[in-house]
Amino acid sequence: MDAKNANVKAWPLQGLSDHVRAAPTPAVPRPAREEAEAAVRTLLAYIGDDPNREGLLDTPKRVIGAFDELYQGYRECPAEVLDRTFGETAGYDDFVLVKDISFNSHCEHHMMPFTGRAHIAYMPVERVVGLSKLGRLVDVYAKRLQTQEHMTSQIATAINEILKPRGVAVLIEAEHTCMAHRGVAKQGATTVTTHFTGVFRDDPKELVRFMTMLRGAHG
Ligand SMILES: Nc1nc2c(ncn2[C@@H]2O[C@H](COP(=O)(O)OP(=O)(O)OP(=O)(O)O)[C@@H](O)[C@H]2O)c(=O)[nH]1
Ligand SMILES: [Zn+2]
Repeated sequence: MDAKNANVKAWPLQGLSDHVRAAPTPAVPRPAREEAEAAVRTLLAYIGDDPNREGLLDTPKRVIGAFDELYQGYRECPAEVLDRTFGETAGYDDFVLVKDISFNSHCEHHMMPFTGRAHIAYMPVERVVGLSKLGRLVDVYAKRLQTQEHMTSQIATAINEILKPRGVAVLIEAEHTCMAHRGVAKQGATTVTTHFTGVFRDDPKELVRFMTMLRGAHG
């Protein structure tokens, strides 16, 4: 694609959902890093270990450093991720499918990891987005506390509102460690969630084509 034909800012801010338009506004003031590290020391004592033993002295600092990475999505804006589109598609008039986008997220109930793959298709109208941006969009939402259902619909809504395609299909399959490593302890159970808009919701033929490309002979 021709970089000269790239369009910066495909999206007017009006009419976008709050979660698409901007990074979330913190509902409570963000504690200082030292406070967060002190909270980790409290948890270490709670589980029955000694926060002052040598092996754990730097652990609070490491845990908060890891949190900064794992929850980076609270400081990122979905609209900005999708703000560059390309118009030179040489008459391409079918859907674009990116399969097997791996992600790691954390469930909002237990703060335990759930990991899996997102599959995203959209039917472009004139302009397409860089393929890597779909992976970046998945990460913006994955790197927050989530439910799989919420993340699925947020990804589809962001693509729908910004690119205004003829349809979006998002299918996510994931394993939840809170269900595999504790509680009911069912390892290998996979949860599948979907969100369809436009032609994927209204035209059964397009839905079948999407599922066939995902699972069928071309998969
Ligand atoms: N719908 C949905 N549920 C989730 C997700 N991640 C975790 N959960 C579930 O959230 C539920 C929380 O249930 P609670 O009864 O409040 O918590 P709990 O006592 O820890 O539940 P158990 O996991 O059954 O021990 C559990 O059933 C989890 O499996 C998700 O992404 N979507
Ligand atoms: Zn959970």
